Amino acid sequence: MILLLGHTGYVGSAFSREFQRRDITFRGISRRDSDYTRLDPLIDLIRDSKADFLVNAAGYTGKPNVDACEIHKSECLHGNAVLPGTIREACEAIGTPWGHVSSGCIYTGRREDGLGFTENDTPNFCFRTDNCSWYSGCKALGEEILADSESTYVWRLRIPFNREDTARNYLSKILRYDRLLQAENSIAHLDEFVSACLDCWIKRVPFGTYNVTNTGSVTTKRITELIQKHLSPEKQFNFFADEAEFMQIAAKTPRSNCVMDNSKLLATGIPMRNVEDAIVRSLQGWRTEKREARSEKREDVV
Ligand SMILES: NC(=O)C1=CN([C@@H]2O[C@H](COP(=O)(O)OP(=O)(O)OC[C@H]3O[C@@H](n4cnc5c(N)ncnc54)[C@H](OP(=O)(O)O)[C@@H]3O)[C@@H](O)[C@H]2O)C=CC1
Ligand SMILES: Cc1cn([C@H]2C[C@H](O)[C@@H](COP(=O)(O)OP(=O)(O)O[C@H]3O[C@@H](C)C(=O)[C@@H](O)[C@H]3O)O2)c(=O)[nH]c1=O
Repeated sequence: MILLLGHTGYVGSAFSREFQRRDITFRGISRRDSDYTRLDPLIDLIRDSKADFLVNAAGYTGKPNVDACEIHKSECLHGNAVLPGTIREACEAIGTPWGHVSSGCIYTGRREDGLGFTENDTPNFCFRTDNCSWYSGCKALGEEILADSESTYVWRLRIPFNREDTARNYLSKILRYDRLLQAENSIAHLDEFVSACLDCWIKRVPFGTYNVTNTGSVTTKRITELIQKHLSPEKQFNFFADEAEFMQIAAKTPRSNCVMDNSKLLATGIPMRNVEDAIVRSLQGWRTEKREARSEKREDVV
């Protein structure tokens, strides 16, 4: 049995769907049912449920985006830095292995040698480098708190997308924003991400940190070309002149745009598609809200 914290959220819902699809017994927990942010109730919850694994998909991201974390600093710090430490303490008290959804947004750019960041690279978009958003700083603190944790997976997600047209989907955002920031990023197909995370546990790959992004990187410009080719030929996109204009007009805090290396995950035998293939399949199977009821098959993954 797997305990899933934060099942009401965007990422947590994707875990729920994946557990259901694979017929895996799980229990989704919301703070409304049980306050898993407090140590003692969490210990009781893990013990009473007899869970053999726990997934933490809870955290504070800010709505509609990370700009909101600049205002809701306390919630962000609690959800992303304190909560992982509480879960660690509870899981260690019971001896329950677990996985934590982190973010690749603790890096910016590429490594000095031009390659993507690996799990061994020290974050360069965090409070220690003093150049980051409040959100990224808190996510990096969360990872520091788990750094020497045994029996823990730290799964780094980045800028999720899939074929479901929703406000949180990166492809939907690109379709809707008035103006776009030209950037290069490693990003992750949400359903592929949760499947890979679950496989880490099912296949008992070694505990540790994994960059769970699709292989390679993609620029905003390239995504707009793919949208024009596969979804919306008439669609026109406007770009900010540069990051300074983006910051002046559309953002309160800098974004992490970065390239990540997922070869540690691939070496375990868990596949991640090439990022362009994953985007194209999502666009080809694109579902707006009205069409969602039609089919539950994940045609953009298989
Ligand atoms: N969405 C994204 O773009 C990315 C998300 N992530 C990470 O994935 C995790 C989940 O994100 P996502 O699903 O998008 O977020 P959502 O806001 O959609 O869901 C998060 C859930 O976490 C629970 N929660 C627990 N503590 C807090 C808190 N202090 N503030 C707010 N919510 C809290 C809530 O569930 P309840 O109250 O029911 O218990 C909430 O529904 C986060 O850790 C985030 O950093 C990483 C990379 C990208
Ligand atoms: C606001 C805005 C953003 N962008 C760009 C900046 C960035 O490259 C990309 C995403 O920025 P947003 O502000 O939409 O989303 P943001 O909240 O920065 O998204 C992040 O959320 C947290 C939870 C994460 O962990 C990240 O992986 C990432 O998904 O879109 C535009 O092009 N135009 C805009 O008007």
